[in-house]
Amino acid sequence: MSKVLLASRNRKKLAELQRVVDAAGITGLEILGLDAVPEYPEEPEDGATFEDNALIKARSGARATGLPCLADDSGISVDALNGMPGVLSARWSGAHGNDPANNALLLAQLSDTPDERRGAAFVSACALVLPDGTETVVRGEWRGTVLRAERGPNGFGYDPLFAPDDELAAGRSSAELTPEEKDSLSHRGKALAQLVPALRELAARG
Ligand SMILES: O=P(O)(O)OP(=O)(O)OP(=O)(O)OC[C@H]1O[C@@H](n2cnc3c(O)ncnc32)[C@H](O)[C@@H]1O
Ligand SMILES: [Mg+2]
Repeated sequence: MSKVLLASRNRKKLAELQRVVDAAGITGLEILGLDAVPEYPEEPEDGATFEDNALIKARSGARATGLPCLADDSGISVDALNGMPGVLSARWSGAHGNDPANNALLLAQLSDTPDERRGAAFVSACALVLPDGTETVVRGEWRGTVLRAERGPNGFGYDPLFAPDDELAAGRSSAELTPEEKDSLSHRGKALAQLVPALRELAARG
């Protein structure tokens, strides 16, 4: 059984990666989260771009564990905020990972932004770093609009505020989509789909 480390503490990302690997029919690949490997000093995510941060996390995980390491850096880039929160999405309200506070702040910042100017994109950059030093970085983007109130129980982070442009979403927020629907449309689903051949090869190595 081959192992790959997902250098993330975000359990929802781990679940999404597992679903993508399962949907691709990849067997023989065990995905480990950070909780499954000995603790190591994590580098600050101080890169300027999603790609920079994904590489910081993946290189750090590969170096610390000797495992093939995948990392995702992602966020929401709002047109009316010149692309912010962007790489600051996780700590937009100041505290890391406080989704209700992050969402409330974003709603307040867009309170007088008209419907036609509430465009946004979810962005995911995923980096795969192998023990031989090979590095692959891919990016997925997902266009939609920021709603005026949170809707839906699924997903995480800004999902309740994001209404994808895709017809399949039919006006629902990404938190109202089923997990499988989200995977078929999302920034992370698009990024990870580009890494499926490399993950399949890792699994085949046994
Ligand atoms: O860095 P790791 O450990 O992977 O986990 P994290 O939660 O800190 O993740 P990021 O640094 O990539 O920050 C991503 C933020 O962007 C938001 N985000 C990313 N992908 C999302 C998605 O699919 N749906 C909703 N919000 C998302 C979410 O609020 C996260 O806090
Ligand atoms: Mg993070």
